[in-house]
Amino acid sequence: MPGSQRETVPPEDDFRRPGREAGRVITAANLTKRYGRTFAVNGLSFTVKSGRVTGFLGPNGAGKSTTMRMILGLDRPTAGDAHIDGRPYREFEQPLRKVGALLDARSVHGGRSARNHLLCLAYSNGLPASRVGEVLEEVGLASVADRRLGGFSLGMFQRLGIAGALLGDPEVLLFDEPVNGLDPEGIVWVRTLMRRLAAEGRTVLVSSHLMSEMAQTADHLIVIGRGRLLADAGVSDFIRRSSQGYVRVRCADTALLASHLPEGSTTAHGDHVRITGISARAAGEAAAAAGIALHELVEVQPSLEAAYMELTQASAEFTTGRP
Ligand SMILES: Nc1ncnc2c1ncn2[C@@H]1O[C@H](COP(=O)(O)OP(=O)(O)OP(=O)(O)O)[C@@H](O)[C@H]1O
Repeated sequence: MPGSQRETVPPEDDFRRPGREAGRVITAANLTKRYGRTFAVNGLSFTVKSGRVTGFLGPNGAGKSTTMRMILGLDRPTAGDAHIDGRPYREFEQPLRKVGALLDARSVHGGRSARNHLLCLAYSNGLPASRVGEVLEEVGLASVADRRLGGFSLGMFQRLGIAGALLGDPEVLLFDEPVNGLDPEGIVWVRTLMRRLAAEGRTVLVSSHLMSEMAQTADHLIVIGRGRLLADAGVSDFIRRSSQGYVRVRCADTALLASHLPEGSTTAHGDHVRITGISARAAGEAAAAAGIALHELVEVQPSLEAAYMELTQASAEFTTGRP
């Protein structure tokens, strides 16, 4: 992946349960949610596979949270359905053991402590109280575990929400904007955590507006706009398909080179030319056939952000009209 360096985090054995199978998925089939005349989600179909981080992207109001809420049985679809391992969420007796989710991190009882909040979740899902201490430690909240949640910052709420998602050691995890409000250390921590969860074979669906972060975290992307599917592709494929890529060439006579390339494929940019529509290999061979010595020949991939902006421009509902 361009410009990214992934930490290789060894899976922790105590998180692994025997019999965890590959290929467990979240499926959405023609998923639709209408509020009055607005389609929040409109005929959305996709699958989320295990063993990789799937980024869930889309402009404000695209329908990401609504989709996640329907997967978690919190909103009833107007049409279509969402399943986890072939079953609707509400059919799981102890759902936290199967699916962990961070949705709205602040929607917790402010009078409770972090420990009590997690203990309530643990009891209601038949989980051992010992898990509470473990997840508090894991998300870095052990030192404030007995403080009232009313005084927590947004980043602390996010960590608590992630602790709740991890509590049941679930195979499937959904995170709605988990890095919102986190400090740089927290952002790196979330990235490492997501990568580790996927490496352990879990199914991880994470929404975010931070493209640079997604480029480093996700393997696969589902992009939606105005409730509809815009892309379902691997991150590198998604970037490669963007028309924002080009080949950068330097040579002594750029006008001469342009005359040997397809019309309209070159544009001058100071001391170099940009070639679009043909590969670096084809450009190099055309130059060689014409006897032109190249000083530089580089295939420039766009950033995930540029590819995303290109795809979603037409479906952004709330925009200033400026890039
Ligand atoms: N309870 C509701 N009642 C009416 N409209 C709703 C409701 N929930 C969501 N919507 C509308 O559905 C659309 C999708 O909203 P949703 O929150 O799912 O988008 P999102 O992609 O998560 O956006 P953001 O990135 O801003 O969080 C929006 O137009 C929103 O106003």
